[in-house]
Amino acid sequence: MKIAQIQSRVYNDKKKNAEQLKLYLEKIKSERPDLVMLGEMFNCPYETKQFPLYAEEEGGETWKMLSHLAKEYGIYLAAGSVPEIAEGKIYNTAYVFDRNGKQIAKHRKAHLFDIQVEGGQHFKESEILTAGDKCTVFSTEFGKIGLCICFDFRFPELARMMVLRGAKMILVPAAFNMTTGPAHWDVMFRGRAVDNQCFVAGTSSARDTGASYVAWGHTLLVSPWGDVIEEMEGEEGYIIHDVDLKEADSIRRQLPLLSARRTDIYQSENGAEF
Ligand SMILES: O=C(O)CCC(=O)C(=O)O
Repeated sequence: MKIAQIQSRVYNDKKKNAEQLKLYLEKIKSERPDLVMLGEMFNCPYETKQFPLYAEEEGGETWKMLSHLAKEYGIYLAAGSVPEIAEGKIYNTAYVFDRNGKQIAKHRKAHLFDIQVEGGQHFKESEILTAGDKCTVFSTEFGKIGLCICFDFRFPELARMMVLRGAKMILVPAAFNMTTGPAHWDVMFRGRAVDNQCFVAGTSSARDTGASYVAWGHTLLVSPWGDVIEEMEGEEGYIIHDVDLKEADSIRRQLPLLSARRTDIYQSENGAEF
């Protein structure tokens, strides 16, 4: 499976973000990607007050454009995330379209990003956003793929659940920042890949030092062995790689971690499983 990860800039103008996406798809089409992945909030500045202004319903203008592009280019399009409005609530939502433009997955960010790092990054998504409540895995001809959004990936339980549901790769549209990026981005992606023996793809927007939230960038792809296949820095651009999801099975056979789990002892004192 050839996966392309686009680390694009986020403009204030939704149309400009759409135009930019089309230019990238045109640019990479000769490399024949199977799956193209975008970053978190790829068409909306990452600021809580902007989310309601950019939000659209499922099936809205942006959704239609994404579905159309997936079909036009014959690709799976894991379209980063966008602000979604449904019944008056706003979600941080990731859609995936198949090669015919049909929506095959939808993940609403389940863990909202509320942090206050002393002397560093502050953010409170829960001021505006409602959390989703699902673990998301979808099927392709290459194998099953899990999907979550940025802060979701900090919770190993969710990644493990996707893997228990068959995921051989996990896609994470994300936007770490200049505080938590250098501290945790690489170790988190490599750690999840090693624990779950699966590919992980983290795709960020490009770094814009003029933005109110400065993204770390560092779009990366990690193998089931924990090797960083490629990692960008903050620049605009893309990476593209051929991966064989069967490699996850091979690593799981050679180093049988998932089958050696002792779920009988993974309980807290009151008996609750985690
Ligand atoms: O977990 C982090 O450090 C960053 C998370 C984030 O930026 C997000 O969830 O959007």
